[in-house]
Amino acid sequence: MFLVGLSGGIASGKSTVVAVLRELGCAVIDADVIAREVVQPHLKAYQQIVRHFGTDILLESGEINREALGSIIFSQPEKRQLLNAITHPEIQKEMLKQVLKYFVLGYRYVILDIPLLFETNRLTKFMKHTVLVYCDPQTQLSRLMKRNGLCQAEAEARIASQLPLDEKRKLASHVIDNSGDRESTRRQVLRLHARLEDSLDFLWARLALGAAVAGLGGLLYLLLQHFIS
Ligand SMILES: CC(C)(COP(=O)(O)OP(=O)(O)OC[C@H]1O[C@@H](n2cnc3c(N)ncnc32)[C@H](O)[C@@H]1O)[C@@H](O)C(=O)NCCC(=O)NCCS
Ligand SMILES: Nc1ncnc2c1ncn2[C@@H]1O[C@H](COP(=O)(O)OP(=O)(O)OP(=O)(O)O)[C@@H](O)[C@H]1O
Repeated sequence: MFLVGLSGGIASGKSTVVAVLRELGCAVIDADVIAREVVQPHLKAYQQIVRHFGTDILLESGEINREALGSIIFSQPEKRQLLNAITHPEIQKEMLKQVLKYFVLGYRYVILDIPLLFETNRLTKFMKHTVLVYCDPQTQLSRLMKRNGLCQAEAEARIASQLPLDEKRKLASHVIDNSGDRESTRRQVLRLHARLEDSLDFLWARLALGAAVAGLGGLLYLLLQHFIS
């Protein structure tokens, strides 16, 4: 089995690309979804967040007010680091569990959608391929402002909290440009999918080669025995 790391910038189109990959039957693990699960009330990360950020970031239901926490961490780098230090170990543990699940289910590869893949670059070494969902800066800004109802300054602060997409694209082994319309993106995803399907899984290839060599050796031995006796 091999891992494919998929990343991008905030609102660059990761979910849009992932939706097509899922439609094609791919196994995808979404770090943003897991990030929501690990901060459910009474879990370890939740308690640590409340201890460090106070009860002002809670909704009446007791759940985390994501909008309030977002306004804090996207404008204060040290608070962002603190939240990352609390949540990332929990997110990574859960991702590993899900990778194992897909391995047991027999998937040949799993796609990990990790927004901060290139920022926390120690994760990239586990990936056979890395895919960047790119879009040009102006498109990213306007899509983010529209989707989240943010003013320009707020949206720029969120974008600035991540490595620029132009830097990330140099680090990725495959780039999907989502600056155009959805149909253009879909065509690029279909090409990526074909490439992944063709991609050789070196572990299985080595095992198959080993089995073939052992089989041939055995056959040669039997033939030699037959002709000698
Ligand atoms: C700050 C929070 C509460 C805002 O929640 P909200 O529902 O508004 O946004 P959501 O979780 O859907 O994230 C949207 C996007 O914001 C960006 N983003 C989220 N967290 C971070 C971060 N710590 N640093 C930089 N960018 C981030 C990512 O591009 C992500 O795809 C939430 O994002 C969070 O808990 N972040 C910390 C965990 C984390 O790093 N998540 C990213 C995936 S590992
Ligand atoms: N090709 C496109 N054309 C027009 N709108 C698009 C296109 N791709 C994505 N969008 C819109 O842009 C916004 C961001 O896209 P999407 O949610 O896929 O990004 P994302 O990278 O998953 O975002 P985040 O990391 O912030 O959760 C959404 O409102 C989506 O509908």
